[in-house]
Amino acid sequence: MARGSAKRLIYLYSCKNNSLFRVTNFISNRFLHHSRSSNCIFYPFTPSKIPNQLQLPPPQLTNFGNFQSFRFDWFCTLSENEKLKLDSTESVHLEAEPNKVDNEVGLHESEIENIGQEEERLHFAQIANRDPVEIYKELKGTLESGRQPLSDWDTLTEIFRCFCKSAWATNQALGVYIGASFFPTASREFSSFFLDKCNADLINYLVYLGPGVEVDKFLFPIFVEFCMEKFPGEIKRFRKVVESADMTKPHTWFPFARAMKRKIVYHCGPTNSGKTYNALQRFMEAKKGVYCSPLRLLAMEVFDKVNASGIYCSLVTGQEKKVFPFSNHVACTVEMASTDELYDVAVIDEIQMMADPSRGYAWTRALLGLKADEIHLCGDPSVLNIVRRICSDTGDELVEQHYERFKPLVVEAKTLLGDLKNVRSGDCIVAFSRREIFEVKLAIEKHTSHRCCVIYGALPPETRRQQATLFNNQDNEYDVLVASDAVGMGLNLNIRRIVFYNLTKYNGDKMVPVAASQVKQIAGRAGRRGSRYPDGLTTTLNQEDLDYLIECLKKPFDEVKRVGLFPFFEQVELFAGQLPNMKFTKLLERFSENCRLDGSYFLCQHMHIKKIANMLERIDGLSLEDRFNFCFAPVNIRDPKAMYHLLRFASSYAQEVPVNIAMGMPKCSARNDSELLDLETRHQVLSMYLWLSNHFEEERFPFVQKAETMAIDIAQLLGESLLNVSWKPESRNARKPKQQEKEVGYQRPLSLVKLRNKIKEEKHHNVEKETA
Ligand SMILES: Nc1ncnc2c1ncn2[C@@H]1O[C@H](COP(=O)(O)OP(=O)(O)OP(=O)(O)O)[C@@H](O)[C@H]1O
Ligand SMILES: [Mg+2]
Repeated sequence: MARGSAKRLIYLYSCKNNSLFRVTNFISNRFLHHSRSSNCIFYPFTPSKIPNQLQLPPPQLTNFGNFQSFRFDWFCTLSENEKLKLDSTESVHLEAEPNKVDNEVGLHESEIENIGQEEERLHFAQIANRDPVEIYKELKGTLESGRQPLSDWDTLTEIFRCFCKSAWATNQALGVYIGASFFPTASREFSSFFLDKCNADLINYLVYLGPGVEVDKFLFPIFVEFCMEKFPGEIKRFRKVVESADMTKPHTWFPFARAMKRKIVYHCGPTNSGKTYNALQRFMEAKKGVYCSPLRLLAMEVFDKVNASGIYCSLVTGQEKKVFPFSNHVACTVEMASTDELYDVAVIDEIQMMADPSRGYAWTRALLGLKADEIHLCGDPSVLNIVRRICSDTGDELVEQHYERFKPLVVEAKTLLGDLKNVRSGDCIVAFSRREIFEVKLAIEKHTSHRCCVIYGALPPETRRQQATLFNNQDNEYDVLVASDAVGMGLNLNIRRIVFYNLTKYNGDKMVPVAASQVKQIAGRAGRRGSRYPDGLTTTLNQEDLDYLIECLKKPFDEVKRVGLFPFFEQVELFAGQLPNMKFTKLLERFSENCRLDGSYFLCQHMHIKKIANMLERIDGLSLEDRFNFCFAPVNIRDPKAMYHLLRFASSYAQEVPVNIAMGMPKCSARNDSELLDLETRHQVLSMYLWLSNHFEEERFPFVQKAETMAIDIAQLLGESLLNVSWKPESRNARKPKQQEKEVGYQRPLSLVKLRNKIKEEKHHNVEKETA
């Protein structure tokens, strides 16, 4: 190798025999120039961050012999275009010869770095290119380092202080199974070792580099050699932890489904294009079928429709099981879909929900695990590419059927001019909070002759259905619907026009614009084929929101790059085995830190689960499996009353006493908003009781029948209450208003334009403040 040319060391980590190798040859050197800035190292993988591009196609994998997982930092430095190019035209050609050390990596002429002429730089370049194993051996063999000037000493201390805190090094260390929690200890010990032993040459070089990434990259391989020798037990233990949180290759979790040759039919298209209709035709023709719905309400709708057509169909949701003895068809919520049963045809509706940050895992599980000869997916095109990828992993045949809307959706440019008096029969006003929904209902009923039905998330499906029916039927005065985004999925309503009250939504932290995909989904409720209004219209209340609506409707569907996953209990249990005595909440945290996923998947958000797990920590006597299952109970974690009841249910369960409902029935429908909120909560608690009875031993929940009756009665009371609403809505978590909220009372959230302007103004203000 030419003197002065850059030399790089490439490390691969063998997962099989737990050792580190250097790579001898690069067949394709051109990959290297992307890493010019780095000194030498590439490490295998970081458990939670394996980018897409590292999924090597199977034939190339064989080139790697023992090596199973890789991380190449330089991939991250490529631009999107370059990544694509690499993906499509090149695979990574590496050859590694275990145990044969040859650290010289030849570079292409054009990539030879001009190290410079100065003596000092050449000398330092030689040090930079030294074999870290040799350096480590040399350090080990040294009894004591020479004396260093005080100024150098300060720099060295700073260098090692930075190394111990380096996010880059912490991250890289994961690749060789030095966990983030152990890294500070390991790096501190390494610092003492190094400073005790290093010679003048090394010191000069480190001081020349100064604290920073470059020095971290020089030290890191020496640090690895040190750790391999010093902490083999810790590395082995962490490796086991990481391996037990391995969520790569989720298609292998379902060996029975993999043994089948499944045909996947993707019904791909916009809203109101007949996707679900066509999939349901196949479902009804099949000898045995399952329909997986995103919502209880939609499962109920299919259950009714299929039974009405003369085909026996059962209903299974988390809360209820209506099983007909001779039925071969079942409509269920996607979470309840059985991956044990064999079906001829399965339908997974709203497949784009695979990308949902919290619930996505349920769709992914259904797609990977359903044992059906034919699986029909209905959804927009956003997950088409990822489904193609998954099918090539699973070996299933994929057939794509593309759809167009029956009739185009027309945007009304006039808007409602900010005045709810302009609503008309068949309108559905969409607002994004319960409070706004009632404000709108009250305003419309006060200022016009229209009456309004309401649909929002906290209402039981039975009440939502009753409200939908009231709105759909023509023989009553309820001709306007006021709804939240709960109306957005799959439902067929007699809506002529969707009017967006606003296009901003509270995301739990601040007001943000509603996502374009959601706007499309909601607007798509207008003008359904077969409804009273087959020509769909959409508009906004305020003129200033119209542009955003148009922008959203025009926008093509974004391609989803990753879909959700969540571990099964068995995986969490395996992981827990590596970390005995750890509290469940902590365990979940550690799992999410250490789990390995490949590029097509993300770990679903589990705030909800963590919050329940945290609350249940104070209960003794629950097994790990019980805790895990309780965490999925359908409860509004922001409703303290509902959370209290969940805690009570879990306590009784842990004490092995029959779980009581311990909640009375209100005598009449709600007379004010707090009574309405109370009814909503009571229904939720009953729904939770029923859910628990379906997910735990039923005999521990002996009041199922009573809970069912109460739930029906409360849904009825809620329906009656909604007809009489004439009061101002309250917030569920009644609390003292914050200072700025005090005197203004309720205000309609800012329109999008106003919101944008406000953000701009604030930014401008902050800049001014900073520059002042
Ligand atoms: N071939 C058909 N014959 C009669 N009615 C149909 C036909 N195709 C669809 N429909 C009706 O058109 C309406 C919309 O169809 P469908 O629910 O299948 O749309 P979709 O594409 O699934 O929409 P979304 O994305 O909103 O779920 C439904 O009421 C459905 O019954
Ligand atoms: Mg549909």
